Amino acid sequence: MWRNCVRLARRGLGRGAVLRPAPTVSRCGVVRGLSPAAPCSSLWNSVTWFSQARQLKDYALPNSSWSQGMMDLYSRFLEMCKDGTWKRIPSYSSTIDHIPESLKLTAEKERKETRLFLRNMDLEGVGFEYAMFLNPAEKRMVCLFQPGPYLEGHPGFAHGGSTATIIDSTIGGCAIFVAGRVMTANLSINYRNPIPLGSVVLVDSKVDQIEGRKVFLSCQVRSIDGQTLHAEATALFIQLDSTKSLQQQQMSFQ
Ligand SMILES: CCCCCCCC/C=C\CCCCCCCC(=O)SCCNC(=O)CCNC(=O)[C@H](O)C(C)(C)COP(=O)(O)OP(=O)(O)OC[C@H]1O[C@@H](n2cnc3c(N)ncnc32)[C@H](O)[C@@H]1OP(=O)(O)O
Repeated sequence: MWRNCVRLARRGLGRGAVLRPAPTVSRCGVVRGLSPAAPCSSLWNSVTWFSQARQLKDYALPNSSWSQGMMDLYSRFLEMCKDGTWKRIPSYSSTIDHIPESLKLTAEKERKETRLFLRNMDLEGVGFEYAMFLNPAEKRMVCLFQPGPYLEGHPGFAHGGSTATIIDSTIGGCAIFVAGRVMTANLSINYRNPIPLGSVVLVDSKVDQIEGRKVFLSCQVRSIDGQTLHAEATALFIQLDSTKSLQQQQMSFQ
């Protein structure tokens, strides 16, 4: 099934939409109809969440805007999910949708018309095309990223703010895995080589140290052949009180 989808996807790349059997999401978030994905981790193994997930569009699945390089890298990581070392992370249009129903605060249960910044464009391929994979044992999150033409900074290259966004989200996803609700306190980026629009890069982040509520992480952004270092970053995330919403916490700051 997966091979058919890849062949269909390859044929469809650049020549309009590709008709593919719509993948379905099983109870534990395993995408059926695309590939033998990884068994789910306990973090995701909340039935409530997965039954809700069935109605959510997972944006981290291949679409006709993905280049051959993006498809190949995705297949490589999907292959590494088979023994459970890596887990594919679903990606929905709003941050709240990533939180299992059972872990949502009351204020978060009512859906609002907000969009995750990275998923704020409706057209495939023009903005952030990405898929994240988590390695729980290594406390490592990687993100396959293909910047679209609407992320331009210098002509033909990704805006530095779009690179900061994909780094913040990848590192943030990694921090969430080890510390739950977190916020970025500090993000420091060195830009080494510009990222051409339409190219594919690997954002590779890991947790370096945890001190109380402080989670220290680092990240490199490299070309898929590993030869070009585009950016490297360090970050500090602070764990939030998971029983209070951000608004409640801000009130306590005042
Ligand atoms: C399996 C996982 C799947 C995951 C889900 C799916 C994947 C991805 C899905 C969807 C993407 C989601 C992406 C999430 C990531 C996005 C994150 C953002 O963009 S966050 C927005 C930007 N950040 C802010 O707006 C924060 C604003 N700042 C604050 O709110 C506060 O300053 C806060 C909470 C950061 C800290 O405030 P306090 O009052 O709670 O804590 P205090 O006491 O001030 O600091 C605690 C300790 O940290 C140090 N600290 C704080 N800020 C520091 C800084 N900037 N530099 C150095 N140290 C700092 C302090 O010195 C203190 O250290 P001492 O305990 O005394 O040793």
